[in-house]
Amino acid sequence: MENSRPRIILSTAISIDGKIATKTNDSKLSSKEDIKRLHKLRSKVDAILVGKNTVSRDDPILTVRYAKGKNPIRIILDSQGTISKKSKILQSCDKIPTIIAVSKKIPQKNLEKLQKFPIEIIITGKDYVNLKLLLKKLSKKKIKTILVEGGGTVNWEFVKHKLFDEMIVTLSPFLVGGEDAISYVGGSGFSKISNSPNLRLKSVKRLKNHLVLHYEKL
Ligand SMILES: NC(=O)C1=CN([C@@H]2O[C@H](COP(=O)(O)OP(=O)(O)OC[C@H]3O[C@@H](n4cnc5c(N)ncnc54)[C@H](OP(=O)(O)O)[C@@H]3O)[C@@H](O)[C@H]2O)C=CC1
Ligand SMILES: Nc1nc(O)c(N)c(N[C@@H]2O[C@H](COP(=O)(O)O)[C@@H](O)[C@H]2O)n1
Repeated sequence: MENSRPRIILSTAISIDGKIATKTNDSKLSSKEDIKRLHKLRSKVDAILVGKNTVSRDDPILTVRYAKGKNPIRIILDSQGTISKKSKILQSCDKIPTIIAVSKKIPQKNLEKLQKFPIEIIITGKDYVNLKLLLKKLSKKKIKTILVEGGGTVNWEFVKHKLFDEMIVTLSPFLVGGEDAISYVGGSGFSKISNSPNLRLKSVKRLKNHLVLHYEKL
């Protein structure tokens, strides 16, 4: 398995209390310096992957703008193909290579909507994108490194299946609170600490009041 999937780096900014967005979806946790660091990292990977809620809530473009270098391929996990035609991702897909990963349960009208755009559509999984199969297919396309930029549900799927190699977390000096705020790792969670992937702290970088923690999975 190790060689049949790309190298995966999980990357997120979190508040001190482990949230990645407030209950009303404000997710601006990184500083300017941290965003520059992120864009430098983006320029070094083959692809960036996010979930469909991140696209609908943040309307990201996922490009390299605050560093020099190439734009990675964008990969969106969207089982039902619900991504908006007006999203920045679809509006810019003629310029930036884009893959939408959907499941076999995608409604025909959504598939037809996506087929009108110059994107690649990858179909895996019965009613939910099958991550392991998707990664295998991406590997065959010579995608060697993927930066996973959330959100919490997507992070959980990679953590649950231990499908990652590195994790970069920016600890931002904010307290968000609230049960409805999105946590760094969502899903159903582990029952025991011993189920957690084992991590080794490789480095800590201070960017004024922000700490960039870099872990590798053992
Ligand atoms: N601070 C930060 O660094 C960041 C913050 N965020 C914030 O996170 C929030 C969004 O997080 P969240 O709501 O958890 O949603 P996600 O962005 O993680 O998207 C989750 C959705 O992706 C789809 N999906 C399809 N296949 C898979 C799969 N195999 N594994 C996981 N997901 C899959 C599912 O919808 P379906 O079944 O319909 O396909 C699922 O509900 C936003 O508020 C955003 O602002 C996001 C990124 C970074
Ligand atoms: N590293 C990081 N810090 C934050 O504070 C963030 N909110 C995010 N969010 C991720 O970056 C995407 C936005 O990218 P663009 O500016 O549109 O290129 C957003 O959708 C999240 O994936 N990341």
